[in-house]
Amino acid sequence: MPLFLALPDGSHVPLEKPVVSVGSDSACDVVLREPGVKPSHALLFRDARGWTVSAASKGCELRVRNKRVELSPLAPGESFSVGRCTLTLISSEAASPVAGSVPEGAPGGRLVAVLTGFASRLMVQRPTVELLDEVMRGLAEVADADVGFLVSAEGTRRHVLCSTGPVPEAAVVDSLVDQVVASGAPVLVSDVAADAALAGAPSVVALRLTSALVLPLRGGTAPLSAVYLGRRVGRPPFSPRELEEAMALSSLAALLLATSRELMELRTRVDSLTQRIEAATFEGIIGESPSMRALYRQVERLGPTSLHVLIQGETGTGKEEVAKALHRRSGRRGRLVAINCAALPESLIERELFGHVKGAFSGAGTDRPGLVEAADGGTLFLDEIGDMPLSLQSRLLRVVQEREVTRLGENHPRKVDMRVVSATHRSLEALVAEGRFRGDLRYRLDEVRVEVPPLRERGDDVLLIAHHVLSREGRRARGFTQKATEALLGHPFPGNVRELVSRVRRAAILASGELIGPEDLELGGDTAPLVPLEEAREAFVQRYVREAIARSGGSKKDAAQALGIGLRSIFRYLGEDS
Ligand SMILES: Nc1ncnc2c1ncn2[C@@H]1O[C@H](COP(=O)(O)OP(=O)(O)OP(=O)(O)O)[C@@H](O)[C@H]1O
Repeated sequence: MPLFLALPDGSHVPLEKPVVSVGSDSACDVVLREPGVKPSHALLFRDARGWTVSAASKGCELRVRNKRVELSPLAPGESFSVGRCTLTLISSEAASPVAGSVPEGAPGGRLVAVLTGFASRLMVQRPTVELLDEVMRGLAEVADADVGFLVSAEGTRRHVLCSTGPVPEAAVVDSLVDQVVASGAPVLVSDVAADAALAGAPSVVALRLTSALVLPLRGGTAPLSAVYLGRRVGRPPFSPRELEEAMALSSLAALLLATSRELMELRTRVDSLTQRIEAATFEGIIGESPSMRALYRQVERLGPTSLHVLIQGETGTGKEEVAKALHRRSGRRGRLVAINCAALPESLIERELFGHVKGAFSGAGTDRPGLVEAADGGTLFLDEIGDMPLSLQSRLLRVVQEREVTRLGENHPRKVDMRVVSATHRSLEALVAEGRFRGDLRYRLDEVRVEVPPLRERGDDVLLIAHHVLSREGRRARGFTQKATEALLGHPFPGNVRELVSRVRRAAILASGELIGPEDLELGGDTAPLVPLEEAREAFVQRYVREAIARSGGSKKDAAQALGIGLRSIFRYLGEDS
């Protein structure tokens, strides 16, 4: 909301600049030619906490709430007096500014040039110490100072962080610096000779200054450090205008420093995550949860054996990645050859898998080996094995059992040495029970089983995978907000890793900021509505009973026994009549 300063003559001055000077001198922003008002009497300045009024020097009488003060915060509606004039801070949007009361706020060409160069230098990622040096030099440049240094004001010890030249110790342990650190307000000493108290300040003496400008450089709301700028004999004193420009620059610098610090922290977090991801990667699979570590151990153990492996897991959990890992760990010289049984029509699967000779069917112009032969010496990966057409299963059984394949249109078998790894998100036992899968083939393919856990059971692995995808795909975005992290950890991911990868990929490409939020991931607002507990419990029980039946090879009786309930209860839970 725009704020104004209401003057004794009833006019309103808009507070558009970070520092507004009040005094009888015509160089001031608010000129009050009244008895008791000194040439430079008070300064109004804005920082992260709002507006503050400060006496320009010790002899300037300033009153707030009828008490004499040197410095006081001002809320909208509050007044202060300089000499006999009372001025009020007002937030009325109806206040009509008096044109020309405040000199045009547009900074001069020099300030614009310095600001632009300064901002672009600061935006380059560098250690904070180097950025502080840039800030101090930029301020000295904009104020055209002979001397400039930055004093750390954190804790009680003061020390120079950077400077334009040598700084005597006396200038650091200084009353002006203390005053700025304690008040958070800038101090302008336009003419040392005119103020005996200031003329004796250790810094002024040690640096042989005629004019000094000390500004707070804030990080967040606490004063972080003080910027000391000075001019020597022969130079004009600092003006309120230069104070104003330096304050504008220091506010910008504080903002850039805070951003730079956040980025450095983010980079440190990303570096440590990158190291964690490296340590948590097994054959390209990312995860350090106990269930994934157990899976890696199993792959390591089974890899070199000749056992046929069935990989079971929900869709998108990474079954194909596990198949690749098993092949890499097998030490087999041949290739990994994959076929997705759900993606092809029956006739094509047959030709692809077993191959054919010339003339075996219309369009078979040449002899062609199938994928089984291509996998000789390697691994045949049968993805979505549950969708293998029943009519082809006996042919596949012969391949697995006899280790030989006969091309379509041929009648002499060829020997093959391959290991079969199959994957499914369905229960082969249930398919066998339903008569849609051969029991003997299932036993052959399922010599050992590897279960890939759903993503929602892998804890922080979600974050490791998300960061990995972001570092691979991210353009501007480098991390996730706290809310996005929580949303990722709370989302059930029915599509598992595939869903996570695609959400992060999309967000990484489309996000405009440094950090990805829950809305970029399309998480948060679109989760399923909560249902009453009783309803959720019933849905869970029904799902669990169905799973138990599937795992008992389709036998409701066995499932009832395993669950410790009667057969009637099974029917009741399923909502069927017994
Ligand atoms: N642990 C992991 N770390 C990193 N990326 C992974 C991980 N697991 C899976 N992915 C990636 O997720 C995607 C899906 O994985 P994959 O295709 O192996 O799943 P699937 O279980 O075989 O899926 P489907 O059931 O649909 O066949 C792929 O892009 C894969 O690279």
